[in-house]
Amino acid sequence: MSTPLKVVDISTLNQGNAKELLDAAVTQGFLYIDGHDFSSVEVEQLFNLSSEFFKLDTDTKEKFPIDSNDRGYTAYHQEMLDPDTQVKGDPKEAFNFGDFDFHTGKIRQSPLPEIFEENENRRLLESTSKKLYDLSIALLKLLAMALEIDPAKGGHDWFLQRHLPDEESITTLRFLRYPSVSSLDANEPIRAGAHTDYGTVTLLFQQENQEGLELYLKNQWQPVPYIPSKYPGKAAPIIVNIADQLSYWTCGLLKSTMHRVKFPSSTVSKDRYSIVFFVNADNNVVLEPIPSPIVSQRDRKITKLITSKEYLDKRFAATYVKGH
Ligand SMILES: O=C(O)CCC(=O)C(=O)O
Ligand SMILES: [Fe+2]
Repeated sequence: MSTPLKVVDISTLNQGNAKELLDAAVTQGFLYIDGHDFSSVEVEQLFNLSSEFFKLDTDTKEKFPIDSNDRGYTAYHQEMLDPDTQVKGDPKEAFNFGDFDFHTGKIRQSPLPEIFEENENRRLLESTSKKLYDLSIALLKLLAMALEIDPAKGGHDWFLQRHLPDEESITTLRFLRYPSVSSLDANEPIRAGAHTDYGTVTLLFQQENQEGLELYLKNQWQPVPYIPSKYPGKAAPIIVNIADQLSYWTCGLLKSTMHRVKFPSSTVSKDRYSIVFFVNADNNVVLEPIPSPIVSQRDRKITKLITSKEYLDKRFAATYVKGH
């Protein structure tokens, strides 16, 4: 299957894949990561857990409404990712986990729906969260290498210092379900409106035969196909995208690319599930220019310094239809 995106193998971390990652981040803002640490069995278990949760009745799910830290359940039509053109919220539902201690992956958010409290499920959620955090830090380290961040200011650990394992942040693990078009209104082909993500980077699992993610590249919408890993037993390459904070931090060098979800015609009669990890800088981190010679050459400068949380609050206020 042809794909507009590069696959970067991160089974070892070196200058070579650091450059490849930066190149993809600058040109497309999206890429696939292979050579990660997730087995296909593990990711299948996660999707099974997600579908078991969404089968629960609405009253049970609505006992955990999304809060001001972006944690909890979002009902159909509650989030509107493209408020400029949408008249109704996205036809999807979601559950967000947050308030992690990434030393272990422990989820401090409480209460959680009972299904997520069951030992085996909690273990799976926490090991997944820890691995996704570690993966995001590895990616940010590669970017720091390629951006040649000043060693006196933090060097390869510059991003780690702003995404500490137990600092307050809005980093979120999200289960998403987009119901099939036949079970909803066929006049709603767009399942998630066009938007850019708000944080640093986003990591996404999508399943075979449940594609639907599209990117706006070269003035047209391009589907992101499912591709298998080249490593036996491993989950498909994880889709990674650059989000707004990282674009802001690099004075626009890294692209926070517009994307949306629209079912291809072959899959409209099936529900689609995706699992997303939104990485955000710690709440009080100021979005100042990265101390990189590559960034300081940019014409575009940052004119207003804001914190990570201030930026996120602004975006949430614009996109949640009710509550939050
Ligand atoms: O479900 C997907 O494939 C993408 C979801 C997404 O872009 C988002 O929630 O920000
Ligand atoms: Fe997104």
